[in-house]
Amino acid sequence: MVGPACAPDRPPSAALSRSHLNGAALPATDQNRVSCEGPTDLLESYRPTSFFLSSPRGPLLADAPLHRLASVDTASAALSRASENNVLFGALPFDGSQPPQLGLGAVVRLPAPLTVHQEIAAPVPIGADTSWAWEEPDDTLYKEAVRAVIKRIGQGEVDKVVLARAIDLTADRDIEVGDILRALVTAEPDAYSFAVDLGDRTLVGASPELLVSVHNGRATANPLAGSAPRHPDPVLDRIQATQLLESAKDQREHQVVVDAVADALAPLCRELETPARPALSRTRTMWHLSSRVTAVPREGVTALDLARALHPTPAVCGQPTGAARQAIRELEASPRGFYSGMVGWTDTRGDGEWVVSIRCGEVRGKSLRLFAGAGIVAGSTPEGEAAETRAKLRTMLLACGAIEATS
Ligand SMILES: C=C(O[C@H]1C=CC=C(C(=O)O)[C@@H]1O)C(=O)O
Repeated sequence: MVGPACAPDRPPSAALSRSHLNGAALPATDQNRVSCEGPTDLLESYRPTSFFLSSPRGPLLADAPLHRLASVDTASAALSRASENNVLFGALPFDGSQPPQLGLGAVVRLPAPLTVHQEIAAPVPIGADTSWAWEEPDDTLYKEAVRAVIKRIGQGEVDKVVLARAIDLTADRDIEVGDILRALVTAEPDAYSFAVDLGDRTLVGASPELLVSVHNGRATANPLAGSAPRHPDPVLDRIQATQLLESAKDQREHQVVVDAVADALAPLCRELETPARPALSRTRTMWHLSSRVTAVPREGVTALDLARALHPTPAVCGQPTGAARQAIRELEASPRGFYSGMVGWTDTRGDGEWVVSIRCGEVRGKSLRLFAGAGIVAGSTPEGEAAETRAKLRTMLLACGAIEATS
């Protein structure tokens, strides 16, 4: 069970729909899906063993402990035998070096975006009383790896590689994942904030990137690639965005991902539509080039089927996939674990949402390992990519209070 505040399949309280759902009444059709009682919100029901994912469509919370299932096929088979209100939820790592973390059971889903109470939201970072020890990322090794990728691109071995780096932080007390989650939901209301119990550690983050969702018979993927850091000055911020939109290098980096997404969806879908050119999307720390790809899944194709066909897109791996994977194995200093995998859920109808697990970290006791990567293509520079990954790390550094918004 999720806890005293929320339980599936009973009508939601008026207090919840007014205070926590942006003042919007819950749609009548979804009223049997969730019940929350008392002056609390879904985040307050989060426990270290829970699975949580916020989304523009509404948050999902599950409290069944996740099981290490031998394979996603086992999990899919279990879902196909499950009763109607069951949902398969969890996380898949970047590669097969670790088993997936998946659970199956009843969940609480709210049918509108979560907004955190203003009075709760005000102090965004977690405990001002937590102090962090961490070393500023050393760019030297990362730049060396970027140079090695640029060389491989020049030699025609690969077109694009997403190269990641990690930094380690230590808190002076056990880290409260719920606090980081609340800070992320508050600071990144348009992102997919998540926390997944991995057994010995917890994956927590706020991804801006929807790998794929299926809803009302339509699939949507929202690949992001091509980035620029936000600027605190609004005029300079706009200039950064405009330059990104016009950058030939970033357009190339983006198009590689859109083409791969379309190719992966095509055999499983009909009526595939891709935009002619990318739009801009933003997080608190980054601008991105963004494309919304839509399609109609063929009969029997689930959100999880589509997510597996898509993963890893060149937004986290590269192109061609095999050569990019090889470069990642050889050149990255830290194993990725669940960073750049996927987090999400699929229900018995095949609906679901899977997001790319980026802008995240793994919490273990007092330790937090954060990850960020950047797509390297012809025209990339070691300095530019090092700066981009530093900027991406700020999402999590801000959320845990290790840096301040003005720094
Ligand atoms: C791999 C990451 O971002 C991806 C998503 C958006 C933009 C990206 C880029 O511009 O390189 C990356 O492909 C990350 O944040 O760790």
